[in-house]
Amino acid sequence: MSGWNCEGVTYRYPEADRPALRDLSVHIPADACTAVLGPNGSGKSTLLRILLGIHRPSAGEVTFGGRPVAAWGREAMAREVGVVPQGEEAAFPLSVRELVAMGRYPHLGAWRREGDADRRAVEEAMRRCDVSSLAARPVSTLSGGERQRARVARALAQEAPTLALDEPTAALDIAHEMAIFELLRDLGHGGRTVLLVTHNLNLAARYADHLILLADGQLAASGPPAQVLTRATVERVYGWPVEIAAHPGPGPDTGAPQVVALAGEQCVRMEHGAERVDAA
Ligand SMILES: Nc1ncnc2c1ncn2[C@@H]1O[C@H](COP(=O)(O)OP(=O)(O)OP(=O)(O)O)[C@@H](O)[C@H]1O
Repeated sequence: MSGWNCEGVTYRYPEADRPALRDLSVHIPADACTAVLGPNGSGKSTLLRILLGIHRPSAGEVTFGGRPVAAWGREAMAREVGVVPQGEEAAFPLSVRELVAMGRYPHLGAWRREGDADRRAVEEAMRRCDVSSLAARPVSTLSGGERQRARVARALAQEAPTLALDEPTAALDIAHEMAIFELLRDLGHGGRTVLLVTHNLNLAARYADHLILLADGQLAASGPPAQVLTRATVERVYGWPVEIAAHPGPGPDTGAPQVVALAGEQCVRMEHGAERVDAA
């Protein structure tokens, strides 16, 4: 499996007057954890949908595992990639266990009933996302963060070789957010391909092997965290003054770049991002 490859991809939503992605070329390596970063509206979710074949680019090529994404059937793609979309409402009432068990559908087909392997995968996914104690609760009664953990558990229960997650930790407290990032890193290092969209620059820098930073539908930078999260690049893309510190450790991520946002008065807004005004 060779991950995803995008060459010169442009995509415009039918109702939009400008493209959401413009001439974008990126590689998402297999067997690693990749985080897609960028300001609101920069095209992160659109990129995810292009990679999953939900949207077809108006120009450019997208391959997954060496084959054009358009050539993957819906079912084959669903078996290969566990997906956590950004926010979704359940169409009908489900318990947490039923929601997580939906991750097994690509294995069950139309007629096969849940077996021991399915039950084990569901229990293990619920345990790793800390929702076992919520198993019998209707999903509609969960808090935002609990629901988010149940959705990640559903993707995990699928045991797909690839995971694609759109802001999987957006509503999570610090402990659950750390646990999900550690889990995603371990899955990447354990031979899965993990792709996530996130606004958490600092956890992405610590736990992802590879970053893709988008700005206005184009690639601003990609590569290992220390190459992407430089002060000049972050200030240009986000239009806000920052310092870059090194994570103090201990742990394997000691030294990872950590973005510290400074006070806004140090930022003079310019047409193309921000310019720093340091105190004399
Ligand atoms: N269905 C749609 N129709 C028209 N324009 C859209 C549609 N969905 C997204 N867009 C536009 O495409 C651009 C990229 O949106 P996208 O959702 O990919 O951004 P994002 O980086 O994921 O943003 P966020 O961080 O806010 O979730 C934005 O300008 C957005 O307004």
